[in-house]
Amino acid sequence: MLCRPNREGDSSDHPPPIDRHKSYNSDYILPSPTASTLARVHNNLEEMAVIASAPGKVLITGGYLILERPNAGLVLSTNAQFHAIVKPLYDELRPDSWAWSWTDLKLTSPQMGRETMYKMSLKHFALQCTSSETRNPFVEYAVQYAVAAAYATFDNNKKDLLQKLLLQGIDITILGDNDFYSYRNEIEARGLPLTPESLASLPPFTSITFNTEESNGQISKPEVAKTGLGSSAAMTTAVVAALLNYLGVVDLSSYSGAQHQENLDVVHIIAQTAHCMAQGKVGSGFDVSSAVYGSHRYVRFSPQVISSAQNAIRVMPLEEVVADVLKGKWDHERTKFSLPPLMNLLLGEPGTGGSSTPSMVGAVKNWQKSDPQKSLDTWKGLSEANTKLEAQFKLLSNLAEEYWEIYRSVIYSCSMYQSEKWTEQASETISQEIVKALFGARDAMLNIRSHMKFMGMAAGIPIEPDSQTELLDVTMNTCGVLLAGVPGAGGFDAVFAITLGDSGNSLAKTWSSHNVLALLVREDPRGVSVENSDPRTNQITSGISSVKIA
Ligand SMILES: Nc1ncnc2c1ncn2[C@@H]1O[C@H](COP(=O)(O)OP(=O)(O)OP(=O)(O)O)[C@@H](O)[C@H]1O
Ligand SMILES: C[C@@](O)(CCOP(=O)(O)O)CC(=O)O
Repeated sequence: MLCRPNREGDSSDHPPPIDRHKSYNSDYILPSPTASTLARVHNNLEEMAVIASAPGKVLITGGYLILERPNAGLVLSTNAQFHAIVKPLYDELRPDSWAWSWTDLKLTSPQMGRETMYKMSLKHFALQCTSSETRNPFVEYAVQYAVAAAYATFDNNKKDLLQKLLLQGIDITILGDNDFYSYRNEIEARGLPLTPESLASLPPFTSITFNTEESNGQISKPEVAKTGLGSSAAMTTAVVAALLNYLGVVDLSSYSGAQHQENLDVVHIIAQTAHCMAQGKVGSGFDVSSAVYGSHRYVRFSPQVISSAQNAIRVMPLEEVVADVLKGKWDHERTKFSLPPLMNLLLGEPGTGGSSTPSMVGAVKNWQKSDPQKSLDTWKGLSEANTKLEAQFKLLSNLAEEYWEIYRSVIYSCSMYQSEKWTEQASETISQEIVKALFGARDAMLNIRSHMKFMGMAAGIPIEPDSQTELLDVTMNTCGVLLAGVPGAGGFDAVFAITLGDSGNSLAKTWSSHNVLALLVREDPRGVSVENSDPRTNQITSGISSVKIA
């Protein structure tokens, strides 16, 4: 429950009213500044802003299976990012604010045309909406857990500074890159062709299209027309990272070393916990993990580490729960994984408005209960195919490293042909080995697709519905396409393709002729980071330069 009524024992039992027109003069004398951001109370609001960005993801193998340890999934992070800008709401503290136990929180989402005001208790971190009925549970939990993490980790001296910083109010702005959303309707309304160039002509952070269609089947459409890149995880991670950095719990500005890894781990734990709380379920967590760490091979954490927090929250103060979660046994695995050289990730949006993952997972779980033997066989087959695809990628990466010139030449030759002509491109042993590995990867993907499709039919949900099967078959028969599939849980989200060399442009044309929009998004292995400037001021030309496909 987020908007809890005031509890007994909270000294200011009613949150003080916000007076946005009042100028707050302060006679506070601050302790001498420390390296921490906490010491920056009273500075210019813009100078105090912390901006963090976290990437969206594409799960290329491991959908559903990844929910159970020790099954692994390959997740690629992308250059589509959520950005969170955190700064104080007021430039000075009010003289009487030391007695307050509530502060103000303003949450702005310009793309959704939403602005929400909250009061936040500084005792138990409960949030009360004071201005609007539209809620954002992901951000609400992110704020509560990040602030609780600061209280849980700071000594008393730092807690005093923290309190002062929080009493300046928190102003959070959230922005999601266009790639997270479907702009097909806008493109059609503007009479533009369904091409990446048209997408690139949209201004950054264009307003989001809401799904209006009523669902008549079991699978409901999400609130916004999205592409399936994991908006909630990227958004939660960006907010947690920006806030933890703003409050001085972590310093994400140096990008290497053990300390940076430790900081990322703290961001991960808080973002993952907040995300699960907001979703009301414990998913596999690959989306939060890739939003924090970037592309990797992921094995999930044991769900108990979160479920014990979910239980404890009823009886323990949030600060203590968060302290325990931070000390918990996080046993997820993340190992290095990236696409072999000269291979690219492309996404094609078929225009069906996305799918709701939780209801798909529920249907698969019901099927597992109702037909344990068949579902076990399917999972075994899927797991083998996933492992085989991973092995072929690894083999191709090794071949690239060992025989770079031959590898480069084979990949570029194959990139110009449909797969049926690839064997002709290999004349000697090493090239033949490379082409064999390409076919190995294709076969593994075909196997994955057939098991996923079967699972969907058996569970009564559209994991690889016929319309996507048709699209994926066309895609896999296009020049230079290594493989294609439905990412993650499947459904009607954008499909992915892995292309060779510069063949992405020809795939974008093929997709366009099938009424499928090639998105601008690409793989970018980087995870969460802090930025130097507001993304609205530095993205004017980025859409244009990213039109180049391959
Ligand atoms: N720019 C934005 N500002 C604020 N909230 C946003 C913004 N974009 C999306 N949201 C909110 O983020 C949430 C996304 O959650 P949802 O469950 O739909 O996505 P998801 O599970 O992460 O999906 P997917 O993996 O398919 O992208 C929704 O509540 C949506 O309203
Ligand atoms: C079905 C599942 O394995 C993957 C969901 O992936 P996506 O949100 O559709 O990208 C669920 C999960 O891993 O939490």
